[in-house]
Amino acid sequence: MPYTNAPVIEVTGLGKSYDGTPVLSGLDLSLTSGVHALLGPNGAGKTTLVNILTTLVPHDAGSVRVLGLETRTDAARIRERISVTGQFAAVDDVLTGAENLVMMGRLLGLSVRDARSRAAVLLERFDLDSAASRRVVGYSGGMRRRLDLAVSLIQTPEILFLDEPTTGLDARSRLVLWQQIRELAEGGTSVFLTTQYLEEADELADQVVVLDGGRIVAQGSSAQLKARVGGDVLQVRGAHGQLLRELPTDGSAAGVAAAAAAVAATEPTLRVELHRPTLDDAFLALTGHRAVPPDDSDTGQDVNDQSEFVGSGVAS
Ligand SMILES: Nc1ncnc2c1ncn2[C@@H]1O[C@H](COP(=O)(O)OP(=O)(O)OP(=O)(O)O)[C@@H](O)[C@H]1O
Repeated sequence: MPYTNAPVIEVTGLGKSYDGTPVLSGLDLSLTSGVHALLGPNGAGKTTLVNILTTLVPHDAGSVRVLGLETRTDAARIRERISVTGQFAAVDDVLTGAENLVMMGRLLGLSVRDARSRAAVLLERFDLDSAASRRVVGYSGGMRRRLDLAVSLIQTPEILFLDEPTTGLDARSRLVLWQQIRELAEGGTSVFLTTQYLEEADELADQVVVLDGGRIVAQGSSAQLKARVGGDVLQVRGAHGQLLRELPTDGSAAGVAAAAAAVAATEPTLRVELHRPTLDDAFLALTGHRAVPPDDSDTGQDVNDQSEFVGSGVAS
């Protein structure tokens, strides 16, 4: 699919309330092909926006067009051209990984032979070939999520929506998913992903949309968002690494050298470090608070992912 400049997602004046409480207010968004990250803390309205864009939930006000089609009137045609993977894997536990993929292929109209060959390709791509003939009930959380994404790619969608694809995943599954998202994008599929991980938006997205309290508070490339936060900062640290102060610089060699020279003139033994603004800093500057990571991000580990299979219910 060629990239074009026509918007793949176009939202004007979008409003959505639940029980009279506004969840999204006056949202305007125009996105062309590419990888887009919707970044926001818990409860910002990310899932609600994805549900509206994927025609699962109706909106109250404004207009929403996906691939040039109105979500209110063209839901069926939109659904034929997109795929969605939610926060919780929607695969059948009693079937094996391969059976899940073949079943979905058959439901989408592939012959048995084509469904099997597509399943084999996807199992390999998602690093699941060795688990193909095991029941999903014995898969780890990361394996389920990879299978879920594989199922959503039986047919190549024009837009893939991913709602927090890596929340709670172990590092290995996260890297596999990131790699697959990059390859899909290179093949021309647009990706719209929600995330609470600033690193994920930074890694993957051409454009980052920052949502806070149901409103878009910033939009741009991660470099542009970082630039809005200001230049590099020279951190001055004490003997035990503690941060003593921060000196703003313009990031140039001369600017950094001048700031370091000013420290050296009076306190030559202190350490200095150049700190580049991260997306996390950008979030703080744009919203006034830090993005709160998910509870499980302390370890970055899915507890089920200590090993590839959990429990003893693995059958082939
Ligand atoms: N079906 C619903 N009925 C009532 N309130 C809802 C419903 N769905 C979402 N909400 C509320 O809307 C707000 C936004 O929720 P949403 O799930 O869209 O946020 P989010 O950014 O995806 O958060 P998270 O990262 O926790 O998934 C929250 O206050 C939530 O409680």
